[in-house]
Amino acid sequence: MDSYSEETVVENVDAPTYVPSIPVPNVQELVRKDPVHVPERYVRNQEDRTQVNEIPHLSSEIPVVDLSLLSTGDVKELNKLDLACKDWGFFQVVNHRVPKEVLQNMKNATTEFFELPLEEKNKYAMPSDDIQGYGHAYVVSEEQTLDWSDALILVVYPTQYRKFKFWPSIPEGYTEIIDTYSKGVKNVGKELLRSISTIMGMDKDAFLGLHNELQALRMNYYPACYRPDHVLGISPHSDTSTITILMQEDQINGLQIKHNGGWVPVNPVPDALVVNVGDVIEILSNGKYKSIEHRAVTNENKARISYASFICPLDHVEVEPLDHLLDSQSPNKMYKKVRYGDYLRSSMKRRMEGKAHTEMAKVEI
Ligand SMILES: O=C(O)CCC(=O)C(=O)O
Ligand SMILES: [Fe+2]
Repeated sequence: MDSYSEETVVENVDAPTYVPSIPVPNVQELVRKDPVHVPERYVRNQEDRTQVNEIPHLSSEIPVVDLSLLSTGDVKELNKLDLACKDWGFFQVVNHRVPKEVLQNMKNATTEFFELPLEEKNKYAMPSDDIQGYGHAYVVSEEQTLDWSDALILVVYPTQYRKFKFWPSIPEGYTEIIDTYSKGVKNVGKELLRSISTIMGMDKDAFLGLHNELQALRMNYYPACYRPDHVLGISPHSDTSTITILMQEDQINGLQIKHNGGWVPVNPVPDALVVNVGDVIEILSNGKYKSIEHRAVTNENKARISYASFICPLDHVEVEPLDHLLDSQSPNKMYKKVRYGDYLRSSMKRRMEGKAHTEMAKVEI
């Protein structure tokens, strides 16, 4: 990988462009007009149906790590993080120091935004040549089964990449609220990457400066669904990020992760943040840490909103397994060197389909 510094200077100040997505109907509007009908385009085939292969009793085993202990280098907590990244690829973080009020402001303002009339939200509509704004991503064919959700997607860091035309000014103060929340998440990401650097046998600052740089926020709105068993809020996928930090609602379940071949719900822990290992860490660690498939299911009576912050390298960064992590158990690199920007764009050209997009980085055997 490239060299690191605390604040990487972004030479190209033009925000990068991303692969566009085919426009599809607004799901919230669809439900508003006809709450008791699920159009054919959203209906999953039998094996992808929600309740197949769910293992809810494992939920309580998903690790919960204490960031304040990690920050002090607590060995027991670092070991817990190591196991969480190896065995689960997911964990919840408590004592993360993002004030409760910051989390709550973000939830309140975003709920208000999604409740605005469609014309108002469409002032921030995702254009045909970008994935930022209000709309849908990862729709690449008219035939694909669609997700039961709408999203607002923004690049928040580096600040030069911000496109404020997509940042809603209603409700009042929303722009500042997103900024404050994202700053808090950025700090959590920094602390976590220090700990992940440590458990990967590197200097604790090895990740910083690089992975601090690009942070994108995706706010997912999953309307209530008359037949939650027939649809998925978000299709199974792994994240292309280094790590993802997700805030979910305290009362409403939706996120499920793949574990032991089944789907385990991530029950909300109040005020905790859910973190998952992304593809970049899977590649760097030569598969020791796993970027786990996950999905979101919907609810019959309640809408749910989730807030995913993707912390990623900048486009020019080259990612490949770290030599010092090759050992007698896995002496060969399972992934080849990829330029992150190419990896990300290639994933965006396909629909979300489990881990299919990671093939691009796999060494052919
Ligand atoms: O809504 C959730 O809990 C999951 C969202 C997610 O996986 C994503 O936005 O990548
Ligand atoms: Fe995800």
